[in-house]
Amino acid sequence: MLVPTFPGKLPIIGHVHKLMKTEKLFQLLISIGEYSLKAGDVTKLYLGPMPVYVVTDPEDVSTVLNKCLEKCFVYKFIEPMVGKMLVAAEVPTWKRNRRILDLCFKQNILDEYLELFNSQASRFVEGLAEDVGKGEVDLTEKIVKSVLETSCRTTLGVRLDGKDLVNDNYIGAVNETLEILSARVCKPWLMSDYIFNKSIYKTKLTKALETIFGLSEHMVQLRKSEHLQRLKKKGGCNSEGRRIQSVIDVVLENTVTETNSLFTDVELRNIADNLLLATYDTTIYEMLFVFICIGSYPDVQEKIYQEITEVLGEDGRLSKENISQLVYLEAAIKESIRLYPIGPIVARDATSDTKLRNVTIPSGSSIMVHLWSVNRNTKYWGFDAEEFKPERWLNTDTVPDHPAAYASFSPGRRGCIGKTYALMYLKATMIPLIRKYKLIADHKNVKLDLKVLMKPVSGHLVEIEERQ
Ligand code: HEM
Repeated sequence: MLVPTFPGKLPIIGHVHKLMKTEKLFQLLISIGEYSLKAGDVTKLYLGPMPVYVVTDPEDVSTVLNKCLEKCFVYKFIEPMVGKMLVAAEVPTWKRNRRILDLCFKQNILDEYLELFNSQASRFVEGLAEDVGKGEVDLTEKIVKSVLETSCRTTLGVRLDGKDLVNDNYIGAVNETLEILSARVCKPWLMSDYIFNKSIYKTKLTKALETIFGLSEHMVQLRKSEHLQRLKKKGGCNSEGRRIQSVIDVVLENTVTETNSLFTDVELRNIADNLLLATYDTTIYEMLFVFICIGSYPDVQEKIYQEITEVLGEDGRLSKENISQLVYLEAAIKESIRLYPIGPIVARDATSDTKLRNVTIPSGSSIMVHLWSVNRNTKYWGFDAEEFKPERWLNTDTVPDHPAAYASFSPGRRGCIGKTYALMYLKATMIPLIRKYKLIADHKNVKLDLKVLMKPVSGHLVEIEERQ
């Protein structure tokens, strides 16, 4: 039996829950990471009476995220929206479903999305015309619309020229749901089901979820009946004509026969909503962080512009042939996401004693993997880890060897399934944007807040100027 073998006393940071009500939660989280980096090893803090172990070294991160697959209790708060199918699933269900979902994110399927990404990007950039020369503007609303529409199409399947799936009512419902779910995590008294179910939040959540489920239920039914028709006709074409192969299409193909279905309709809807939730805030705010970072460095922007012009010419679009040639653009996007990982921490429960480099974490403990600090660990990223330097990605000597050192998409087995999707979509968006406009921002002035995910406090952050 493994006995915990802590070398000396673990540094104890303090009692977090007392500070949770204040807006200082994000600063506290950062100082926890800084403290842990300085200590150079696993540290410990208290969440109320509960000890939590903090991990910032990629070697330990890799062990934790490959060995401790059970998520901690806070994930249960997203269950009303997404059930227990993937992000919030227990390990046996997650293993089965992840194998199926992995089929939906194979490169040949993602390549089919490029045409959609390009056209969504062009629409987004056209919509920015009214913001040009207006000083600092808040682009969040426009980003939300574009990301959500794209995500609904790739998840639920819509013709390329089909009508928009997303309207203001739907966007409002998603925002309301996320606000309520994050309130449950940030306001300790709402963690109790009893108190929550009696609160106004519960009534609002039920109403918002009706709208969200309305869309996913309808689309899942449509895809399922098409799939069954195809099975009957043995490969007949879609009733709707040409459209992308969506996540739900691939799931149906691999789980539904004429006589059998692995998932119930509610589970299929949960899978769809899980994908939408996982894409939503992550991609929206990472896109904003990319704009802000790139807008802070005119020289970086100029290099991206030059590269786009050289690789794609005056009006070429992103394709599976040219995507890997946009190395500088990719470096700038990855560097922005390194400095601003939208999920600055992930949490896991140790279901058995977990032996790390110098410490064994006892079974039953909670572990905080501090992705923000892993990304800024000078031992791996060098003395300039805090600086925005896309160039570091272009030289094998300045990119850490350890695969877990770049942690924004969460290393390990429950890591992000949509990493390649997100990078492709961000690249597609940057191309028409940088061709037409210059962005002006200063990422060092952005104040950050923690609402489950990390977001800027204020939205007016970027100026847009016409490129001459
Ligand atoms: C730049 C944007 C994104 C970032 C930074 C990001 C980051 C992450 C992180 C940190 C996790 C781990 C969460 C945890 O352990 O609690 C995660 C999981 C996940 N992400 Fe992403 N994500 C992004 C975009 C996307 C997109 C576009 C999709 C889908 C198209 C997606 C789908 C998922 C799913 C399904 C999971 C759960 C995987 C599992 O439990 O097996 N993500 N993501």
